[in-house]
Amino acid sequence: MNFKLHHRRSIVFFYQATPPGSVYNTLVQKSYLCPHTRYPRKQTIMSAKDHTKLSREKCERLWRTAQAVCFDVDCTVTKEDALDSLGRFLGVGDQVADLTNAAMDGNLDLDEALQKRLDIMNPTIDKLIAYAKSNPAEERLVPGIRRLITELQARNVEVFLISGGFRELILPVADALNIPRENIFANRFVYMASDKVGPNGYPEIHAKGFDANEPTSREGGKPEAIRRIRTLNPYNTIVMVGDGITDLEAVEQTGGADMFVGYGGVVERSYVKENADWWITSHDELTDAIPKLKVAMVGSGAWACAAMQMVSKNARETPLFDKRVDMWVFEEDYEGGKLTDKMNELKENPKYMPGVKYGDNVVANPDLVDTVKDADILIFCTPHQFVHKLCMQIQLNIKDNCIAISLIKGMRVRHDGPQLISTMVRRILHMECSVLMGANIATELAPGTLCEGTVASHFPEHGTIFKSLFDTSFYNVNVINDVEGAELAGTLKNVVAVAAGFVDGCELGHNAKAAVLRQGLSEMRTFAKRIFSTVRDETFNESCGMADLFATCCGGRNRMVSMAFAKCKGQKTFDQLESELLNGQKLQGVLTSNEVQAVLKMKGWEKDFPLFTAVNAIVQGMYEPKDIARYRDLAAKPVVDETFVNTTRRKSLLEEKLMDVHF
Ligand SMILES: NC(=O)c1ccc[n+]([C@@H]2O[C@H](COP(=O)([O-])OP(=O)(O)OC[C@H]3O[C@@H](n4cnc5c(N)ncnc54)[C@H](O)[C@@H]3O)[C@@H](O)[C@H]2O)c1
Ligand SMILES: O=P(O)(O)OC[C@H](O)CO
Repeated sequence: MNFKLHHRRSIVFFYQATPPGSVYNTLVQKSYLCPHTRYPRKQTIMSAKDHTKLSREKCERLWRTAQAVCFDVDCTVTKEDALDSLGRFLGVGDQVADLTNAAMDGNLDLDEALQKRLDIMNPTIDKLIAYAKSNPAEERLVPGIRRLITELQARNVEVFLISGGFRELILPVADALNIPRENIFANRFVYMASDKVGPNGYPEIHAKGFDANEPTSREGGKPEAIRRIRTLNPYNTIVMVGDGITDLEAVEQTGGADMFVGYGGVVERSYVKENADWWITSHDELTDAIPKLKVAMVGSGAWACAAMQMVSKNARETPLFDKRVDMWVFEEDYEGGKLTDKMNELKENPKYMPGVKYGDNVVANPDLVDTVKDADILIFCTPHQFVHKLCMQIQLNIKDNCIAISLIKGMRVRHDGPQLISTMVRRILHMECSVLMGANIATELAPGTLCEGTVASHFPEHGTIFKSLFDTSFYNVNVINDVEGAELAGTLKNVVAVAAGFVDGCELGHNAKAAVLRQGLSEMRTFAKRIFSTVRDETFNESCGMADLFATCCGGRNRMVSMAFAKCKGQKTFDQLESELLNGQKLQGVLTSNEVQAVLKMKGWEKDFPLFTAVNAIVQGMYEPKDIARYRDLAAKPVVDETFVNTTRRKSLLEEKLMDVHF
């Protein structure tokens, strides 16, 4: 036989050199096409299992824990059978629809129904393209399906399409629903050139048959596809949703789905309805049965309360989340009562963020364990020195599958180097932890203003969830995957902010400030990349990088307190200034400078980081704040100004400070 076989993506072209009939027959014999081969109805079934209809309670439990959901496409995801609609487009609608119904009701073998419909339609590629263009995927979707699939994907439930229809007609639907193309199991057309020459001068190409190697071309194809999914993924629970008898088959074979949801929103088939584990007529029933994600915040300081404005708004308005948000409060006395009570009365934190209403759906709670125990999402936002102790307290009270995000700028120094707060959460609580960093001065954040943040997540699906939680019209979130880069950028900028405060306090001018920012950014990036080789330069172009550096060096607390320190010429310590100026808020820059310096010393890198080293020498009282102007000399050759040292040297040595700082 003289023919050439070319694979072009999913399309197989046969360029014939012999009469079409004989090529066709040969292909049939070789089983490339199977127009008239009837598989005995049970031939492809690997092993039938008894499937007892599940109770509604069991169904809802399985639905809540499903790791993958497989949808039939025609009349489940889309409003009608694509071959019926194609048949109508080609003027043979009734004949095609009769065959479709016969197959869906179980009265005609699938492969036979497929081939008969193709024989009737005999579509050319041009007609298929014209059909696809005149039937945009968006208009073919059934009500509620987009919301259902979006909600499943947001919860990290993998969505598959398993269809007895054709891949070419399904691809636009998958794309419209953000379902990866590799998650489609469907039939493929086999194309063949005819004798007729088309308008372009080439032989007309027809969809003549289908690839019999696709499991969906025969009975038992849907459970077979699910078995294949299981071999590639360790899913415990897989749910099949569909309208036809071939979908119901998914639960009737070993290795198939664990539950079958029958969908009667387009066509109601009585056999399917009677035997489905769960019968629905609207996808909203499934969406409403997805558990809402419960959010809790650990922390209630300035940034915690400011960021709560976004969180509470999104929890109220996004169906993904439970409306109630819990917030843990480090209890204090406040105006003769308890701060927590006052917060629950005012829906604001009158001590740390007065005047900022964070939302009526937020409940302040002084009991840490009670706050976190039911949470699916934990937000950590306290000064960094308290996180270790807090994590130890809740170690045994975290719900399975809970995920976390840290808004904390800071780190801890261990004997082997720095430990990021996200790493600490991951290690102590055995949960994945993303970060949210950015140019975010808490007191400025409010609806109507412009503010940006960077979510960094190792897992894209977590990034999606956190974007849904924090992104608002007044807080724009960009998601990246460089967690370490983002977190270190947010942490290290606090040291540069201290330098900026010295510059401003000593009135060294804009040129000096710009020089400090430039050198600071360079040292931030170098430090981060030396500690984690995965850190990317681009991260420093995000809000968590140079934007945060700029904001904090212009208007942050670290800059403000360092400026006051420089202005008072050694009359007050940082501790005194912190309590005088910040009303209980915590200064992170001085502590972080000590921590960074401990790492530089440990690694022998002090001379490579002259700005960081100079800032720490000034913080430690070895130099005056004005000496920031000669930071290169300071780092190269330590010179001690005795007068300054005597009046401002802090009581504790660096090493002592670091030992007891992480309570
Ligand atoms: N404030 C900002 O503008 C801002 C912006 C972005 C990021 N951040 C970062 O967010 C994190 C939290 O900062 P913040 O501004 O919300 O807090 P904050 O500086 O207002 O800190 C005060 C909070 O710490 C609590 N606290 C005091 N002692 C405690 C203890 N022993 N244990 C636990 N908690 C205690 C207080 O009750 C209060 O809630 C920090 O890492 C900070 O760098 C702050
Ligand atoms: O006020 P600072 O200096 O703690 O900085 C606040 C934020 O981190 C700025 O993004």
